[in-house]
Parts: sequence; C-alpha cells; structure tokens
Amino acid sequence: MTVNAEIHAGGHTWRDLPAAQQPDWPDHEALRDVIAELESYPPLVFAGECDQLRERLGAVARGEAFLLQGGDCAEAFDAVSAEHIRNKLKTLLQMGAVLTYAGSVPVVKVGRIAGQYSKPRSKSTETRDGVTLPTYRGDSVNGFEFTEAARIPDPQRLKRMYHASAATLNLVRAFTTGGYADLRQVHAWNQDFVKSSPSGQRYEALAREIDRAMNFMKACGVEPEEFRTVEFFSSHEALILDYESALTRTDSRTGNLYDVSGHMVWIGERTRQLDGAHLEFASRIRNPIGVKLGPTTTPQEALTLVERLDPDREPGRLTFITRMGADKVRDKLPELVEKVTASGAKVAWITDPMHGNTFEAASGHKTRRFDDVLDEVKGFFEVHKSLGTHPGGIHVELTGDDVTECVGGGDEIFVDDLHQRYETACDPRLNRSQSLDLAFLVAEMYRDQ
Ligand SMILES: O=C[C@H](O)[C@H](O)COP(=O)(O)O
Ligand SMILES: C=C(OP(=O)(O)O)C(=O)O
Repeated sequence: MTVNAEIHAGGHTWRDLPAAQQPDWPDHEALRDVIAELESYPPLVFAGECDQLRERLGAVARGEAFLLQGGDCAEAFDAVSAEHIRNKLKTLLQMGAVLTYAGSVPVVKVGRIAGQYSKPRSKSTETRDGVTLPTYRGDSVNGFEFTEAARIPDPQRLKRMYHASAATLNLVRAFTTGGYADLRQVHAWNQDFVKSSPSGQRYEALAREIDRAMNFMKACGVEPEEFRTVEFFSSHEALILDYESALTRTDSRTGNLYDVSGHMVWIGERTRQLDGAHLEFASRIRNPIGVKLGPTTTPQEALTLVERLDPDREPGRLTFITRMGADKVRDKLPELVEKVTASGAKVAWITDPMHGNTFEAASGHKTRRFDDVLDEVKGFFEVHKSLGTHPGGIHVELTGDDVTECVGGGDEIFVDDLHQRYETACDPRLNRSQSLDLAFLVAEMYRDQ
C-alpha cells in the first residue's frame, strides 16, 4: 500500500478537504506521474531526527531552551550554491553563539532551509504594465520571471525541489558536523563584509570572550564533544500537500507517519483553516509542527489547533509562531497565551516579527523596518513576562548576504538604498549585520527576562 493510500485508509483525509493556496496545475496526469516518482525517492531526513528535534523543542516549551529559526523567505533553485548556503549557516551560527553566550541559554537551531521553496500569496495574479499573469508561488511551482511561460505551474519543479533540498541538506550536514561549526571557528564565521559593521565588531569582542572561556575549560581538562559539531535541523512551510504527502513515510520502528521532507514543518497563516486540508495532513504526521498565528486568531481557534495537533499535550510537538505586527502584539497576544496556558497545553511560543510588519516603500519595494521587527520582539517578551510564560524563540527571514531589503539596523539601510541589492523573490530579509544586531538585542531581552 502506498503512503497516500495509507493516509486515505484513515478515512478522513486531507484530500477530501479544501486545500488553500494550491497551484493550479494545468496537467494533472503529469502531476500524478511526478507524485508517483517522488513516492519512490529516499527520505531527506530520518524519523529519529524528527523525534530528536521534538525533544529539543520540548525543552523550549518547558522554558529550558530558546529556538532560533531562520532563513530565506523563499529559497531559489539558482541559489543552491556552497557560498549562499555557507553564508546563511554562518549567520545562524553567529546568532546562535550570541544567544547562547550573551543570553546564557541553550539554543535549538532550525533553518528555514532545504525545502522552503513554496509561497502562499495574497493574490493569484500580478499585473505589470497592463499585463496580468499568475503570481509567482515559489520555485517549486513556477518561475519568478514575468513571462507567460515561466508563470505556468509545472509539476516537474516538485522534483527539482526535492533535489535542491537534498543538495542543500547534504552541505548543511557537512558544514555542521565536519569541522566548520566547531566553536573554535567562532572567529571564522565573522569574515568578509560583516566584520567591519558595528554588530560584526561587537561579535568579534564576544568571540574573544568565548575563546577565553574555551581556553580556560581546556586548561581544566574539559573539551566537550558539543563544541565540535552543531545540532542543526531543517524546516519549511508544508504548503504543497501533493509534495509533502508524497514524501510521507511509515516509520519502521513505530508504524507512525513522518513527513521526511524536513525535520519540522509549519502551517502558514493563510492555510491554518480548522476544516482545511493542511491541518488534517499535519495532524497525521509525527514531525514537530509549527502553526503561524496572526492577529485575527481567536483563543478558540488556538485551542482547537492544540486539540487537533497535540491531543496528548506533548511538549515539543506544537510550536505557535505568533506574527501579530508590532502595533498589535501587546493587544492580541496576551489573551491567546493566557487561554492556551490555562487549558493545560504545553506549546512552545515563538515570535515571527517579520510577517506582521511588511509595508511598501514609495519606490515600490516591499520592506520592513528593523525597529518594527525589534518592537514586535519586545512586545512578545513583555507579554510573556507579564504572564509568567516562556518567550521561547524567534522565527526570522534572513540571509547571509549583504542585501538591502529591510530598512534600519546598526549599519543603517535607508529607503533610498533598497534598490541596491534587493534580491528576495518574495519578502524582505534581514541581512547578516541586521540579523546579528537582532541576536544581540534578543540576548539582552532574554537575560533581562
Ligand atoms: O512569506 C509570506 C507570504 O508568502 C508573503 O508575505 C505573501 O506576499 P504577498 O502578499 O506579496 O503575496
Ligand atoms: C508565509 C509565511 O508566513 P505567514 O504564513 O505567517 O504569512 C512565511 O513564513 O513564509
């Protein structure tokens, strides 16, 4: 029996429910062939690794660790290169070092990487100079180029997504276990353009402190294995259900279903309908699950999500990723946290300070202000402090490249700079020095908490 058949065998399956934001594939036979091929491919991650991440996230939910989740808004096939992947990893490793050392907390590191190729969109079409075409939905679906041919959804792209994810994950595993992520490399992560930025200089001082602390421990005869490699997990939005379900496998150890396209998958703000296919699909798999919660989320919706996704109240199974907007977080978040906590749910709460703070600059660029991002994180910490709950982490869109997509930061980017290196295929990302700035500020908030 194929996994799809098995999922069907449960009776009530995602295929019987409305699935928002799915591509309008023109050729269904071609899609079926692709799905059959994907079903025969080897897993990208192991079920045991997903379990390990669930345990780590359990520590986050219990208030014993902090989650750093970040990466591109939309990964692109032509950015699967050693340089791009290394730069992104460097950024996350640097942020992780800052949060661990300055925030004095274990940091669980999860990339929006090796699978983040699909995008939900506000509109299904885009018009430029009087020409209207289907909107770009990520490299897994269609091309970014504004031509009729590129914008036609092509299921062959789902296979390219699998191969791009495999190549990325292979390099990530090599970088994180093959010496590059050794804490003694803490200075090497601070090379190139970022080194001279204010946050890069601050980081260099922190790296010297880490060096001293490690030399001290070495002199005392302590050199733990944990300093040599980094535990790093992959995650993406489980948007295109044909792909996710084709990569769902039965774990031979337990008989449970796992989506082996990534360690953690999340359901987005636009696809978290209680009677929808995404929720049904996620409820069937054992991976750790994230759900984005925007400002319109009601406590009852949050409670139903808990009931459906985490009926056993298992810490680490469910992460709520709140993305309210800086102007709403202090009003909207408290009631959700209060009611969910009062219900006995054991979720991890993390903040996505990006998606509620997007605006269009006069130049037409979609952008975000660093100060708004920071303010939403502050609001998130304030709310958790006032309720005595744990601010469990941050979820950010970032890149390791020196792009100019978000305004502000210590090495300030102005609205007039946006055109210089605006490279995102969808939403604006923090560049490396803005990401480091954020890590230092979050570490301070965490310590103060
Ligand atoms: O990343 C999130 C969404 O895909 C993105 O914000 C949608 O952007 P749009 O409003 O331009 O469609
Ligand atoms: C689409 C995303 O966010 P949201 O669902 O919160 O809008 C995203 O994180 O890529």
